[in-house]
Amino acid sequence: MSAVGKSANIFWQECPVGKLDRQKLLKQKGCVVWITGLSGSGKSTLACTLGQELHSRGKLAYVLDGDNLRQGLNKDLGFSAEDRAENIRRVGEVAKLFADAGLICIASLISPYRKDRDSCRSILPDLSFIEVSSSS
Ligand SMILES: Nc1ncnc2c1ncn2[C@@H]1O[C@H](COP(=O)(O)OS(=O)(=O)O)[C@@H](OP(=O)(O)O)[C@H]1O
Ligand SMILES: Nc1ncnc2c1ncn2[C@@H]1O[C@H](COP(=O)(O)OP(=O)(O)O)[C@@H](O)[C@H]1O
Repeated sequence: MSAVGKSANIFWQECPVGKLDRQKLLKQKGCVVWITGLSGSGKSTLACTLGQELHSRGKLAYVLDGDNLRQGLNKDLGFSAEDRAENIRRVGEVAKLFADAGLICIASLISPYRKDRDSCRSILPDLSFIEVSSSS
């Protein structure tokens, strides 16, 4: 944990344009659809199909795929339980920002441990974290 995260001088900054304004503009509510499942179970395929379907209905959606994020934001992480937890925590935080921005964020990660998925659920508003289990 960095020293900045522990600073007593960090305060949440509100902007005049808020979540409700963005919802009105986009005519949709932001949320997170979290797809979990083993490697090869069809997560990415499902995420892309859902993204395509939402797009065709005029809804703004964005896919966060574990494979893609591990090439950038999470390229310092491996596959130990600790690294997977950190991977999922970071994606959860990004997904939270996307949902706050008003997007339907589709996260596709193995996310094998319930406690890590529950941590992501806990940082989002009620009913805005939808968990989908992919199994082949
Ligand atoms: N143990 C191990 N070793 C090497 N590579 C692995 C391992 N586990 C996963 N993968 C590959 O990484 C892809 C992304 O994994 P995730 O970020 O979704 O995993 S996790 O949520 O952090 O558990 C994952 O993508 P998918 O196959 O699409 O699930 C795999 O290609
Ligand atoms: N519903 C399905 N029926 C049959 N094959 C599928 C289905 N969904 C995905 N696949 C195939 O299974 C393989 C793994 O799918 P993928 O979406 O990459 O899984 P994951 O992201 O969980 O690793 C791919 O070859 C894909 O084409």
